[in-house]
Amino acid sequence: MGKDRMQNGYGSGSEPGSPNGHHPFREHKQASRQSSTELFDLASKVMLIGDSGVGKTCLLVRFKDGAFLSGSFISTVGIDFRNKVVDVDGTKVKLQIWDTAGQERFRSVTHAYYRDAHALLLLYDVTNKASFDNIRAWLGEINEYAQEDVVIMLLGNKSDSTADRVIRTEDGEKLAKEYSVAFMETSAKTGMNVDLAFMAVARDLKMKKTRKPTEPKFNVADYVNQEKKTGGCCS
Ligand SMILES: Nc1nc2c(ncn2[C@@H]2O[C@H](COP(=O)(O)OP(=O)(O)OP(=O)(O)O)[C@@H](O)[C@H]2O)c(=O)[nH]1
Repeated sequence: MGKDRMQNGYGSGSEPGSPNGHHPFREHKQASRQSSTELFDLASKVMLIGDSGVGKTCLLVRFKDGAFLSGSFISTVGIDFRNKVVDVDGTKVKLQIWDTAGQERFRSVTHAYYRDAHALLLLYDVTNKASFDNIRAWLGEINEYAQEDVVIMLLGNKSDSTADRVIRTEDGEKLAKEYSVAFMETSAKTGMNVDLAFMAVARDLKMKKTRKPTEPKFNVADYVNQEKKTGGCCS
């Protein structure tokens, strides 16, 4: 991961997707078929964004490896990515997940990657009010740098930390409603709703690519509302 890496983050994956204006999915798909044994039908670029320390790397590690990085916190340097292929009703969707540094000094590096993202997982920490207050600024950056139809999911992470919580679930719900984005609380520690966040993105891509004109549109916010778990327990 880019916790101690240089800012291009190319150390951990086999196919660095650069923000170069080329069609990202096609490039990555071909690269993957050459360099990996895991085949896929569709590919989606997902970015994890939010203040430093909200748990972006931990969320990715939980999803990718099923583990929790506890102990001393090492900030991500620049940007890095990991791939995971998931199955959505028989369709293999490759998620290329970019973990960005939350620290202000890396913003100009990460902005360049927003443009070809299919989905953005925007995290705050339910025990950190500043990280929640900064969500409006993050949404402003998304508005400026991402595609108009990007899927945005607001995630209130560290929901297991009940004693330290300062942001209520209702506050997150209200903000998400105001900006018409999907919302749920997650815990990289227990795993609560972590798979769901990524699977909802994969499902959204599949529906966009395969939905017939006569079928209703897939609404990612409605989907997570139906599927999400609430409270402090497990995934
Ligand atoms: N209790 C609890 N702690 C968490 C959770 N997720 C992350 N943490 C802790 O929060 C700290 C920061 O986590 P990171 O994943 O490194 O945060 P980040 O958002 O990647 O930070 P930057 O790389 O600086 O942007 C670490 O000490 C983690 O152990 C969670 O769900 N619950």
